[in-house]
Amino acid sequence: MLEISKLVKRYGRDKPVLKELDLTVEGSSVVSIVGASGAGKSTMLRCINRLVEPTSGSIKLNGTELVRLKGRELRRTRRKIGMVFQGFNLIDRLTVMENVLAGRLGYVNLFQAITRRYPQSDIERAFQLMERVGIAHYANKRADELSGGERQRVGVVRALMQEPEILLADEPTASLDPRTSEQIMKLLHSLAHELSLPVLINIHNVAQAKAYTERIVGLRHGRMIFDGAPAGFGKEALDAIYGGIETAEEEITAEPGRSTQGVAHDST
Ligand SMILES: Nc1ncnc2c1ncn2[C@@H]1O[C@H](COP(=O)(O)OP(=O)(O)OP(=O)(O)O)[C@@H](O)[C@H]1O
Repeated sequence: MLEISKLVKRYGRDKPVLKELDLTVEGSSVVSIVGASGAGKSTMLRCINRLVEPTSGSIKLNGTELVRLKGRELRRTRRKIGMVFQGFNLIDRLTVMENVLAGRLGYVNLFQAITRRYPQSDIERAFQLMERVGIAHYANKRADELSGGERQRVGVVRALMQEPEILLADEPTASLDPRTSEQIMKLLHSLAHELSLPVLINIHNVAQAKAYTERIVGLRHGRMIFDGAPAGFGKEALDAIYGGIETAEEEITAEPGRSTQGVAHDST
């Protein structure tokens, strides 16, 4: 279970970007975080895995307070937090298998890491997961020979190799075409349930958030102003989150399977 309470993040002397944010995520639910550019979505995810240092507040993962962890303890806990990135963050010159096994770096010793001698059980798990997401036949291909959707599958498998207790995805579909985006969203949704894993997804596309996640959290200027099921996310929520902010309408409301059809007036 993830329990965020009164989370504040201020960069330098600027105004806080996150203002006493509270969020609890239980079980294997898939939660999308929506909000205009600058609302604080990435900052929130990065506070959870401590890529960004929270200013104050508490973040507990299955009872462990993440905010005060340092050094070795932080490294050990961080491996329980899988992260999927918009730009995939793969090492292009390495093979798919090598990229996937990088997810085990937090578990193997330095010698194993440098010589890339991973335990057989890691290699078996890597194949199982690659098969699950349909990339096992690319195991020996260089990462830069894959399409965007395939590269993101590698990113997902690498994160799962960490045996995470939570998966964070920061705009995982923003670099992909609409159809491939949907496939990745469906995949994240299925994996969450198969592996009993909570998944938090930062996403600009509200229609995809509604279609592929069970709960939507809406941020505006670092405050949560919507938290509920997709069925309750209608025009009112959309206006509250994006009202008065310049955002390309089709970017946030494109329906899955179509590119520009709006759902802004759909209150179901
Ligand atoms: N390292 C940093 N130093 C200073 N300010 C930052 C830093 N990172 C983010 N910010 C600021 O914090 C605010 C929130 O940024 P953040 O990236 O969390 O928003 P976001 O909702 O994820 O936006 P986007 O959808 O564009 O990714 C912005 O005003 C941004 O300029």
